[in-house]
Amino acid sequence: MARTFPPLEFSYGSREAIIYALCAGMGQDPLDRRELDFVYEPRLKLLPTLLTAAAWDYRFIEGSGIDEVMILHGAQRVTVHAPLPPAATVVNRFRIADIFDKGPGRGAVVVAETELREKASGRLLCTHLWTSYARGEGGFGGPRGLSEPPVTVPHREPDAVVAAATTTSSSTLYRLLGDVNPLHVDPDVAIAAGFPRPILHGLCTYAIVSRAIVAAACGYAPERLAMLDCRFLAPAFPGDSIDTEMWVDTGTATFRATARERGVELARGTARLADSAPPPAVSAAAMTPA
Ligand SMILES: CCCCCCC[C@@H](O)CC(=O)SCCNC(=O)CCNC(=O)[C@H](O)C(C)(C)COP(=O)(O)OP(=O)(O)OC[C@H]1O[C@@H](n2cnc3c(N)ncnc32)[C@H](O)[C@@H]1OP(=O)(O)O
Repeated sequence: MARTFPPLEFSYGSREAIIYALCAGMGQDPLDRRELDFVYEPRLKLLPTLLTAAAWDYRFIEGSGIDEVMILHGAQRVTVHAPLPPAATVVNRFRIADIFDKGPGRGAVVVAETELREKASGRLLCTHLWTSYARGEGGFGGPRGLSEPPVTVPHREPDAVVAAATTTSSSTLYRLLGDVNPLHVDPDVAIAAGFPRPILHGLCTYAIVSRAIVAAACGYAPERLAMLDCRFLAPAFPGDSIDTEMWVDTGTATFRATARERGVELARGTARLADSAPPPAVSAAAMTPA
């Protein structure tokens, strides 16, 4: 907890923004002009969660004693403070906020907070909360922390469903943005971690949810997404079709992402929307790429 980490710097521009939007499932329908805005330079819009891709930081694992093969991404929250510039160098300050002990034979939950500022202006762009779940590392004698179940979704039909087709090479594409964890591409590492094959980056699922919320709850206005909080419930595999169902209310959206073919719930969470008036819900059929 007392360990300090020197700030990290990274730069991004349209290339990173477009790869991120492609990983999020955008641009799959070549006739959809609203999505073209996120994958085509002349009128580029940026997904507000883009910086999660380059800002990953595993330095805390080195020397911690945690078996890095066994660590999974448990949850992610991005709070947006300012719209992302089209290109920037960003300074990322990282600290460990909490470590919880879920008991012998269970996991350790490591919560890290990062603050991301534009280098040139010093302006705070966003804060990220990263929750990692280190399987098998419980029982070290730390506090258990609150028992925080995932959010529940309303008992009614969703207001919108957004489909994203991942491909068997989605992880290979996503890692070009910075997160080179071999768990997502190397079958031997995946098997050592207890999976039959490489799993998708949690943050790629997060990108997919982010795109779904921006599309259907924000009417493709990325500046309306103020906060996105997502809990990862089960691993996604590259090639899964991921459906994000959402329930939109004034200023908020609750969502659930499911791997359609396997019928497995992958993630759940909430988004805060900047405007009070939600846009009209988009029907599932209208949002599902042909
Ligand atoms: C700084 C950034 C570092 C990022 C490191 C990650 C690097 C990435 O490259 C790796 C990835 O992307 S991995 C892919 C994405 N993530 C996943 O696929 C994980 C999916 N989730 C799971 O498998 C299980 O929920 C699982 C395994 C997470 C938990 O399942 P169970 O073992 O069944 O545990 P469960 O019984 O549900 O809970 C045990 C106790 O832990 C608490 N808890 C679980 N998930 C939590 C979470 N996300 N946040 C906070 N607390 C959490 C539970 O509440 C429970 O606590 P208690 O017993 O006190 O109630």
